[in-house]
Amino acid sequence: MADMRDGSALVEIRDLHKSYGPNIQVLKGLNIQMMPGERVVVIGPSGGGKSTLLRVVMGLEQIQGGSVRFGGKPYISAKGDKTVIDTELRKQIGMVFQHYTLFPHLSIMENLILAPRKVHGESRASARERGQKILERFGLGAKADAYPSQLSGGQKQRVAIARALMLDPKLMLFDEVTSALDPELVAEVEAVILQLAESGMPMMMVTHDMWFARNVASRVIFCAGGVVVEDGPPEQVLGDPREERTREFINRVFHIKA
Ligand SMILES: Nc1ncnc2c1ncn2[C@@H]1O[C@H](COP(=O)(O)OP(=O)(O)OP(=O)(O)O)[C@@H](O)[C@H]1O
Repeated sequence: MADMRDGSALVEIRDLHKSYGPNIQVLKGLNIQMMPGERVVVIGPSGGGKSTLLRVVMGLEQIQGGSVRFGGKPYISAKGDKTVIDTELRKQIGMVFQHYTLFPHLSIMENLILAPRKVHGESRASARERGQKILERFGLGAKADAYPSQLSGGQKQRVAIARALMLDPKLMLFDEVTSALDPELVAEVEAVILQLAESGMPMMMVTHDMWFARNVASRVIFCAGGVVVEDGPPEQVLGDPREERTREFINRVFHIKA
């Protein structure tokens, strides 16, 4: 594993505490350092805070303690009962959710170019050109003028990924992006993510698909009870699928209390 003391982490989460209201303590002093180029898959029991962790990194949540640094700079921190977020750094992170969040009244191309035009003031022509390239890369070149309702779930999720890439993120977050899809549509979305992984895009993702986790991850983090329980390469944390350890692992995930 890379040396964590040289300060070159892409994401550095320190002693992160996150609660919903006074009674639901989800993250209880979580620490993660993610190095540039890493592809981190976060796994763990249901309700253990995996989605919450991604939402915090995306700057969508208030936190009650700790901090997140991004690209070596202070990004999110708890100051008293306030959460301070550097919104410029947040623009460098893209996130795709379980349920596609495309605007139904806009064409695929309009969905893609909206944020670059609003956030970066990019010209329509330049954004359209980049949008078309990304759509083609994801096998959706002919869909630019279609509307989301005309696309399959797998196509919509590929567009959601394309849209996030339009802002040229330095980190991508994927939160169970295939779990709402019919099984036959999962592979096309996973293929797009694998393609991105191969291009060197750093990513942090939550997935319940262990085959995919094994294929995409350079590192697997097992979270339970609001902290990191295990952290290492996929073969270490997930075990060999042919070995007894895998059954042990599955038992552990489903029986550890979140
Ligand atoms: N907005 C919210 N308000 C109150 N409680 C919430 C909220 N979001 C999540 N929680 C609770 O926080 C806990 C962690 O939820 P989270 O979705 O982060 O877990 P998870 O590990 O991603 O679970 P799963 O694998 O089932 O998706 C759960 O008990 C959940 O009910």
